[in-house]
Amino acid sequence: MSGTSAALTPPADAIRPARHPDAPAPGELIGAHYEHCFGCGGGQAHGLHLEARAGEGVAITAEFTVREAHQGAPGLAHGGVLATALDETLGSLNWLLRVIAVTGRLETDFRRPVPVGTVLFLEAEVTAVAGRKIYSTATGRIGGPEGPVAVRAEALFIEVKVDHFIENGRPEEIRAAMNDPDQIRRARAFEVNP
Ligand SMILES: CCCCCCCC/C=C\CCCCCCCC(=O)SCCNC(=O)CCNC(=O)[C@H](O)C(C)(C)COP(=O)(O)OP(=O)(O)OC[C@H]1O[C@@H](n2cnc3c(N)ncnc32)[C@H](O)[C@@H]1OP(=O)(O)O
Repeated sequence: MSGTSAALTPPADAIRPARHPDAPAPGELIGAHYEHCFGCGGGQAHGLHLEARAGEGVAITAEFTVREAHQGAPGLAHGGVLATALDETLGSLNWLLRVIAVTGRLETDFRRPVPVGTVLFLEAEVTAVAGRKIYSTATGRIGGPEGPVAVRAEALFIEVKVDHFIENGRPEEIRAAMNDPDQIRRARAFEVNP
């Protein structure tokens, strides 16, 4: 059983998403947006270490290997971790639009259990944009990129300014991020929209 709430249906005046001219080329590996991100950062021992690649249009592919630290039931991935993998893949779409956006709503269908050791093959794409609202969808398949769908999600991301993080993040981490030239470069990569 699945369905989509009204909040995830784009309004009539929504437009098709536009790939930014400076978006990473199709096939290009997209680095972490933050070293300590639980979804993509290399600095989180038990994080997902999700690796995303730019696709065609406003689409992304990603892979995530379920490890022992990600269990819910014995030998199976925790649903929240799978939702994180979907959320992170959807969040990576920011790089193609070159805007910063955060998850407002994430609806997830869990179709098949995902054992530890499984590689989850993820795909996500932006389907519509209405002002600051970005509508997107994602799937996670097992057994291969064409394998059966184990999880899928529909999401609404909301565009924010970098101030969203500066004003709301814990000061220690914000200070460290602002003193890290590499982090500033990554944050700027999103702020080139005219
Ligand atoms: C030097 C420092 C460097 C920092 C560098 C950082 C670089 C970072 C780069 C990239 C980051 C990417 C990170 C990806 C990570 C994966 C994604 C996540 O997990 S993100 C975390 C989870 N999400 C949140 O924590 C959001 C918490 N929520 C909020 O902060 C607010 O609610 C926010 C910003 C989402 C919206 O608040 P408003 O005050 O700005 O705007 P309003 O007016 O409320 O909403 C705008 C429109 O959106 C609709 N909307 C908002 N939330 C909705 C919802 N949940 N469902 C339906 N509609 C919603 C509203 O109805 C409104 O629509 P109408 O314009 O009136 O048509």
